[in-house]
Amino acid sequence: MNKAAIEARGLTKDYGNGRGCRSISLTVGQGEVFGFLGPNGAGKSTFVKMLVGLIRPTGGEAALYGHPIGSLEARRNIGYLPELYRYQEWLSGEEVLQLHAKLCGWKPSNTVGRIRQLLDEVGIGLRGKDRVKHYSKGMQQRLGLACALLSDPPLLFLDEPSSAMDPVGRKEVRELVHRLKAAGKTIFLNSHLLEDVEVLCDRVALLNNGTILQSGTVSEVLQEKKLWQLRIGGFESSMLNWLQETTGLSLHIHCGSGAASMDESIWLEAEVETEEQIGWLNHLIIEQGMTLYEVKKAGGKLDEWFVGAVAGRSHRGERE
Ligand SMILES: Nc1ncnc2c1ncn2[C@@H]1O[C@H](COP(=O)(O)OP(=O)(O)OP(=O)(O)O)[C@@H](O)[C@H]1O
Repeated sequence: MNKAAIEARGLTKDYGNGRGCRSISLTVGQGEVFGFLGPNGAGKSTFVKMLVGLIRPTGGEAALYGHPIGSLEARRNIGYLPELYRYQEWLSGEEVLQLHAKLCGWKPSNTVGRIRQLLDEVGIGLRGKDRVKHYSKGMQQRLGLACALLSDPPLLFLDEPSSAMDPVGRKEVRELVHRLKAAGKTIFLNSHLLEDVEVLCDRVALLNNGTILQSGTVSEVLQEKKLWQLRIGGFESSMLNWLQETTGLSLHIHCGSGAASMDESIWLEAEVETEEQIGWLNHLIIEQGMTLYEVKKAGGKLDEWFVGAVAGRSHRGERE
């Protein structure tokens, strides 16, 4: 049987001020993309730093592919993009990667092709000979991604991998994670970009005050409910009951920003279990002579879950 990529049992880090991580247990299977979420100061980076062997736990234990964290065998399997990255600014991007390759024990002659390919992959192929001090923050983060990917490890820890990037860069990182996932990599992703997490992650855990509040697949934490919004013209209020009775769905007129626009269309919000139900609803609306202008999945559900789950709990940053 395959060993879990990550297995943590009661992993704890007490910085001596009551902060850190408290008794975290979780398992991440090989090939999974796992989203690790939580407000600022929740303990996400602390947990990752223990797993990659940068800081020593004060309690509990963990293993990567069955090897104790911190051991050479465990570290051989990982690539790590830290949240606060900083590379030798007097070196070029290529030289930083050559240095990392040397630390991996590779011969320089074997690295040239791999380094070029990686720089292209992370979108700085044309700037590989420029010094890091001339890189923007986003470019340095791209270089950090290349360092994490260099040895082609099966397990990647990416701590806020696109935090310094513009929207195009964020999209590229999302696509990169998709490609890595398709290639069978295991990815442990710390991110505040919940839309990305929703699309990329198989499972998520929500950390607050150093402990896990909730975990599960994205659909489990969202209770398998999916919210859709439909912009409809020629809608009569009597239609609402009829549509609800015919489809058995919970529907309501959405009074958000797009409620009644100039063309007198309305936004209808529908909570559905399957995409077939939305197809059926669209069909009925058109059949009844209404005009369907737009159909979209409502965003921000993971945001709502995050805010709802954390709300009311003491925030680590505010706690004594
Ligand atoms: N070396 C340290 N010594 C003392 N306290 C620390 C140390 N490093 C982190 N902490 C505290 O531990 C808690 C968790 O910090 P951590 O950086 O792991 O949070 P995080 O969830 O990654 O936050 P963010 O989303 O802001 O990056 C915070 O309250 C932080 O102040």
